[in-house]
Amino acid sequence: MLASLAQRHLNRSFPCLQQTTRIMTTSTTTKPRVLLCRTLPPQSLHRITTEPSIQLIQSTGTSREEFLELARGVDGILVKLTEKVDDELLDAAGPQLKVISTMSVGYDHINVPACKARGVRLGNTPDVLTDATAELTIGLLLATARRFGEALRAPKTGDWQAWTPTWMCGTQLTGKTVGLVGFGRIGVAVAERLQAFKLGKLLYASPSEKPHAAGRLNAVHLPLPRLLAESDIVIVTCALTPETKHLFCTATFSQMKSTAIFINTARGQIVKQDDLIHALKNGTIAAAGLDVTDPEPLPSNHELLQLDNAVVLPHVGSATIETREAMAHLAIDNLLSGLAGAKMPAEI
Ligand SMILES: O=C(O)C(=O)CO
Repeated sequence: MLASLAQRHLNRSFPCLQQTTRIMTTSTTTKPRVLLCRTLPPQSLHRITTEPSIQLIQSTGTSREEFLELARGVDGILVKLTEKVDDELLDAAGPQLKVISTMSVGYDHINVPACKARGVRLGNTPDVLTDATAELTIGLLLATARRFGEALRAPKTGDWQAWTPTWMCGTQLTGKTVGLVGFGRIGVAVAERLQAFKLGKLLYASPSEKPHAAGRLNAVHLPLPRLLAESDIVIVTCALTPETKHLFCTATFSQMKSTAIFINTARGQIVKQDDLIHALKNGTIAAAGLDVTDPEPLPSNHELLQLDNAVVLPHVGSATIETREAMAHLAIDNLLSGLAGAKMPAEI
């Protein structure tokens, strides 16, 4: 009854929500109200829509205006990395807001100090996406080094030539020096998988040394300029922070080998994209494999997508059904624990 009243109120004051919003509840106002940003994978969606302890509001549109309107008066919000959590959203929600849970390990879309200042608890989803992202990173590295983009196109466009000694030749990983920028969970998981490729050297740059993982993986800590100068392959796995924003720009690309391959599966804004395009066009570096861009989605006529030496994926690092379910379940666990005032499994 209350739910239908609330839905009627929303429909009256915000008619465009009629098609895109569902309030899912069976009972009273004493239950905390939770805003779910759009959808979740099937099992976790079933779990949250049947969770008896909450009153669920689900947005299915992508408009910010709608999201702000739906956030009004809620106690918890489950977001994705696509929703900016800033003062505007926190103001729209109001002072009763207790918890924001993001279905992502990265939280550069969240203004953490603003949430802390209002006593809003935050959860994210580390660990559960490490393997999927590391696997994708290796796949993207191979796709870039062995020119999968061009090779996949050739049979379809009639450009498949008779076998010749040099056609469609790429670069082999054997004996190469790989430099990892960022040596956290995902960087280490990538390094573990790289052990299979008979590399020459494994280098890493990170704010602090990680002697345990580095010792196990035979990885050497170097300052970034030396890592860039020595690496045949540079792989970015660090978080986007004020320190890493636009870390890769003309100055850094020009410290790399002209044969270098650059891989980024972290965040698009770690790279000054125009500088990367310039570096790929003028031969400052050889090729790039990107699972992340700035912006996302990248417009389909974007210059980066015209370059043969750029392999661009649409941010699919964690995109396996197992991992997406695990991320969503962890995000729900964080949300429910935060609402209950209990310890959250992964609190930022
Ligand atoms: O969880 C994250 O931060 C992601 O980028 C998902 O792929």
